[in-house]
Amino acid sequence: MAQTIGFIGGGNMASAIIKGLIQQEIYSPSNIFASALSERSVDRLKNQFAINSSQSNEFIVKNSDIIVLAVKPYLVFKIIDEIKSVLKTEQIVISIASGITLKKLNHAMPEQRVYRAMPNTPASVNMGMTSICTTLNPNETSRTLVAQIFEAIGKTAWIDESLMHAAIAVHGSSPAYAFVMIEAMADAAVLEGMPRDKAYIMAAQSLLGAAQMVLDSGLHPGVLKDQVTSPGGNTIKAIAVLEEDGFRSSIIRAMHAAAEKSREMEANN
Ligand SMILES: NC(=O)C1=CN([C@@H]2O[C@H](COP(=O)(O)OP(=O)(O)OC[C@H]3O[C@@H](n4cnc5c(N)ncnc54)[C@H](O)[C@@H]3O)[C@@H](O)[C@H]2O)C=CC1
Ligand SMILES: O=C(O)[C@@H]1CCC=N1
Repeated sequence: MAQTIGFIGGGNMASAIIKGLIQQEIYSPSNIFASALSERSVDRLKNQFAINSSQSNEFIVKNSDIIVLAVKPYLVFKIIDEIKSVLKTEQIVISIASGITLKKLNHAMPEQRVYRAMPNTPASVNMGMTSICTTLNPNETSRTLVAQIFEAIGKTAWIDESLMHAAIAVHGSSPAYAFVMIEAMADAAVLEGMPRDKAYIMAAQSLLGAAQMVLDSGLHPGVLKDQVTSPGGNTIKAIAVLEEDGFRSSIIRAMHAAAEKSREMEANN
């Protein structure tokens, strides 16, 4: 990919994407630009990735064919106002901010080809999941370019924008739920006497393996669960406690809360 890519906001999510793009050799560090608010963050980006980093958003826009808006949602339109005068018509802009609609993005940047994407931090280890939407024509050639960026660092799905709230809940935020689960599983193992360093690896590797089985086998997760739960065995004992404690409904309610927050942000931004 010969183009240059620039991130406005070089925080957690942008860094995860940058790491994935460099690892997969999609962009060389010299073709990646990123801005951050503080001099310290600018230095971190330079030292960590050897990319072109700057406190100037104008510098990023002037040097990038594709621009990724990776600041907190409340800053998105302030940033667009700031860079408007240097944005070129042919530039592609991807917003990864939650709760910022294509309608408002298109209105703020009527000349540019605008995309909305919801990635997640596992992009940093090339296991990301990104949902993408746009109001552009289905034949628009830049679609391929945008998809290629996220395909290089994981899986992608084109979705209708109305499904963005669900996408945020199911894969934007969900790495955090998994991290909490890994922490809790490791604590429980430590309680049983397992050394902590081993407990984290065991918990993480078993979740990773289970997720991989769902993807590779195409089997219903319930079937895979049944294969682990022998009659009268220890797994079914654990499942019974999880059900008693509302494990499933807790996850469903948590994800609904994430989606509701996304709707609220959409209404207020
Ligand atoms: N963290 C995550 O897992 C995900 C985040 N997102 C979205 O990505 C966006 C960024 O989130 P995070 O990376 O988590 O936030 P963050 O707080 O880690 O990063 C924000 C970055 O913006 C920079 N910044 C602040 N004001 C700026 C300005 N005026 N000009 C240039 N840069 C400025 C900060 O220096 C920082 O580097 C949000 O809109 C969020 O909704 C989307 C999917 C997942
Ligand atoms: O919680 C957040 O603000 C972002 C959006 C999706 C994941 N993290």
